[in-house]
Amino acid sequence: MTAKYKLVLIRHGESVYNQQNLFCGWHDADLSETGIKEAVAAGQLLKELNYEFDIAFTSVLKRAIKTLYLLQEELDCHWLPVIRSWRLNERHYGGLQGLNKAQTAEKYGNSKVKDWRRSYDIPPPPLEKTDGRWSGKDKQYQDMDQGMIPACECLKDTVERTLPFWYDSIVPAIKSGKRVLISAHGNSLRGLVKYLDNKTELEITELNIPTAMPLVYELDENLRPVQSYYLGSAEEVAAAQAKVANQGTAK
Ligand SMILES: O=C(O)[C@@H](CO)OP(=O)(O)O
Repeated sequence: MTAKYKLVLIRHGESVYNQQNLFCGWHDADLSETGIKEAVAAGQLLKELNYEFDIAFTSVLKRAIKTLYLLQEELDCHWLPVIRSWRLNERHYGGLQGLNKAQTAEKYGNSKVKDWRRSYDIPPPPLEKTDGRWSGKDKQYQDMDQGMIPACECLKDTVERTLPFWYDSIVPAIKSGKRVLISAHGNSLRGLVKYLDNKTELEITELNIPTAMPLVYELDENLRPVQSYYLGSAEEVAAAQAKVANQGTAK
């Protein structure tokens, strides 16, 4: 198989919720100071390696949008068309949103929290419409069919709402020869990686995507991966992945 297209995925830099180890989901957390630095460093790395893009896709959450902006800043390409969609949002963490991950593990056990965080089809507890955290009240979703707003999502639900956007918007861009950059989230990207790499439901439980490390997919003419790799040293990537995995462990 020979590679015809190159696609770059990036999870946003550290958010203030990541910093405090809180479940975030559709909560619109900002980047932390560290997250800003991570995004700038990722942009510099892409520049050093001569990456260029023709179009970018992101979610409607500011941590991904701002990460993309910082990459554009470093790459000097603010002219880039940017398409935002809720379909690239982080997985909706339902009633866990705003709770501390380590404390939740102390309360419910590490194994339950790992199921909520990394299983394919076990959803977190749902949010009620009356809850102050209900996403339907957020401005981003006012024009959206309110019946589509999730009360919570497992990874399977996330994949099911991300893939239509992949097929309808991202695939045509790649196939038309555009160099595509996607700035999204730990779990919306895990879903995409599961689809691209055809990973099993078991394999996906061990996949953790680090913040602001560009993940390159070289794709053949049918958009099947020829190879994929992070830009950055293998040790750095492994340490960052382990850090993400351990966030849901009781301290
Ligand atoms: O809280 C979240 O929304 C996600 C990403 O930060 O966390 P996790 O890695 O626990 O799935």
